[in-house]
Amino acid sequence: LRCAVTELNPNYDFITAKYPEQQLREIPRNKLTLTRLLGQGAFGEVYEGSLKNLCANVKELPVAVKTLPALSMDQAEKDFLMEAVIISKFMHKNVVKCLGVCFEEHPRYIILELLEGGDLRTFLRDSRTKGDHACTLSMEELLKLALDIANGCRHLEEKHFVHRDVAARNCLLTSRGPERIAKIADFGMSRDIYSSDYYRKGGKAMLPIKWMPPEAFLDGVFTSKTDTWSYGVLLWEIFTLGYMPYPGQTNSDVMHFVASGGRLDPPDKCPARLSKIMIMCWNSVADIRPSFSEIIELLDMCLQDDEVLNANVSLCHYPMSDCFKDA
Ligand SMILES: C[C@@H](Oc1cc(-c2cccc(S(C)(=O)=O)c2)cnc1N)c1cc(F)ccc1N1NC=CN1
Repeated sequence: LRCAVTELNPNYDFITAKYPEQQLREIPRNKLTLTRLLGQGAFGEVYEGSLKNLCANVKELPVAVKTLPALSMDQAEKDFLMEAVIISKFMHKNVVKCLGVCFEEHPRYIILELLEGGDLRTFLRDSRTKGDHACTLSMEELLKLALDIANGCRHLEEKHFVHRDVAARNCLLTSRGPERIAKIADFGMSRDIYSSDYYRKGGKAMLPIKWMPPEAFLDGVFTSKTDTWSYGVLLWEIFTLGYMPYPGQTNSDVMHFVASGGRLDPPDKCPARLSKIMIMCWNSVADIRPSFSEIIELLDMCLQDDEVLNANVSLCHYPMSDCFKDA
């Protein structure tokens, strides 16, 4: 079953492709210092840390370290390693970099570049000003975030890699200031398809239903057009400043709603040119959804359009209480 599952998956040849991308680099553990806990990942804790003289001209490098608990099962070890292999295959400014691994002893570590702006969804929610529904970010800044992620997704699409979980929670920012760059930074869902117990992990409860197109949650079909659909939901997240999609609806409600043609409402006062992109991403026919190259062209047009740049995206088409409800 395992070989069948992996061979059936479109990402399979991506991983086995024999092109001379950077291989995994074993980092000596004594070069690494963990400083503080950042949060809980899918496997184990994630720490902020620093790496001593990784290379000549960099003395101390701030890093994020994903850890795998020492008592993990073999399959978890393989899955954990797989994520490092996947991330290491990409070299793009909008995809998080893997600096190396510590795999020779327990606990296993994956060492990632530290993106000090934290995750995109938290940033969007923090950028709301209390009460007056205004927002500290300009339309131009929001569009630039959207373009960063679209560029990262185009890189994955060019490599025929399906991410399967494009969402604001899986994107990180280099900083919270105006120079910020957004990157795709979590490959947990695409990693799990290599696990022989993918069906266990794929239980409906685990699937990001609100970011998935009908053919994915109904038939398990995943292509780059799956990522296009999810990207449309990410656009909606950006321009609602981090609302939970389909507020107040459960995953099961959403599956029925979307399968029968229902769609997210574009954000209030969202310029037509922008909401059109979202609607195109949510076409029920996967082939008609735009590629990431097309999405980038459409977003570039938005950046040239004063009607879009001068719009102020109203925050409040749902009672504020809903926007934090992770139903
Ligand atoms: C694995 C982890 O990676 C990172 C997190 C943070 C990071 C995450 C949160 C806050 C800060 S910060 C602003 O305190 O430096 C930095 C910074 N850089 C990373 N490379 C991550 C990647 C994602 F795509 C989404 C969430 C997380 N996590 N995992 C556990 C917590 N976040």
